[in-house]
Amino acid sequence: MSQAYLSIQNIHKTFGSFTALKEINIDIQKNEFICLLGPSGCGKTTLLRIIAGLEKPTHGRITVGGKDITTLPPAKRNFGMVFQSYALFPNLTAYQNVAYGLQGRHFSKKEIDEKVREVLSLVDLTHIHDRYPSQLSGGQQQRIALARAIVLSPDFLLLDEPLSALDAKVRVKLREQICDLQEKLGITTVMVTHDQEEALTMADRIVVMKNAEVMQIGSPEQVYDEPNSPFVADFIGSINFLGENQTKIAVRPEHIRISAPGSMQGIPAIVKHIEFRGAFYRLLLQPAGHHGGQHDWELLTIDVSAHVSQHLKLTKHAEVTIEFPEEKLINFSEEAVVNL
Ligand SMILES: Nc1ncnc2c1ncn2[C@@H]1O[C@H](COP(=O)(O)OP(=O)(O)OP(=O)(O)O)[C@@H](O)[C@H]1O
Repeated sequence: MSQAYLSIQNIHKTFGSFTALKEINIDIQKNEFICLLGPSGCGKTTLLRIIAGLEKPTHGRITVGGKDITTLPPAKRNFGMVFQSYALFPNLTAYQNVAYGLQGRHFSKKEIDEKVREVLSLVDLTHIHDRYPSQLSGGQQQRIALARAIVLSPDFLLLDEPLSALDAKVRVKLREQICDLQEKLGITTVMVTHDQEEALTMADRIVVMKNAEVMQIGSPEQVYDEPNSPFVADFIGSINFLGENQTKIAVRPEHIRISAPGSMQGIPAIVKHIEFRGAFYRLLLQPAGHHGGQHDWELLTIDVSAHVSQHLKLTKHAEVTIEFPEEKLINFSEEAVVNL
């Protein structure tokens, strides 16, 4: 890999006796879209604020393009930022909100006008440029916030849960728009989210955090298919842990094979619960009678397509046979299990 563009080196942060970040190291490439993902309180926002210069690390270094910015105030770091709560000026129009940051920066009126029109067109909002924030939907306000963040052509973009205040449909649409924009501008981006679906669909690489530490860094496929710990497996997507009193082997619900009772050399099970999920059915299965071996489990979650469900006539109490494909089993090291 080439030298990192945005480099987070041994960043440590304590608030009194509380440790919010423990020796964080992340190398981010130019034009990369990184998501910081983890449960509430794991330190994501603190890390983003340290990158922005809004919070000082207890120790550690941040460099951008090889230049140490650790002690630079926010105004001297060339970044754009978008928050969950739009943070637009209510008394300024959409156009004026975007133009605000350009004023007093030695741009001519004409240059300001050109830049504002350009970014408003990038976020597809030229037609509502003269509206005030209260006259805009949540999604539109967030697109204005995005336009405002990119109008100064920043070196990098920081997004703090930018989609969490929006309703589901708007969120999905804006996800795509943010990704398109990020790709078009080729801007290095760090986004904080606690939403695994958001991270999986948007990020080039995901940084999974837990209790002030980085647990795993990898592409969405890597963290989903090859989680390095039971925590990551469980936090991203659904997972079944197999084995009594231990969690060393796991399998995703969509990877378990299901067929009619007695139809193959598998494990007999009974459908305890069936849930329609639109594109698929989610089943909860219980083993039928005792079966020994390493694949002990009490209840198993399996996802099956509507087609398979209809074919097997799956209903509550139905008998089925299941198999765990060897190549789809996830094995964790002893060390990873201890760290759960
Ligand atoms: N200024 C502060 N003083 C004391 N503790 C703080 C301060 N800022 C953050 N913390 C603590 O540090 C921990 C990490 O907070 P942070 O906001 O980074 O978490 P997060 O992962 O972004 O969580 P969330 O998703 O809930 O926003 C939390 O336990 C929080 O209470």
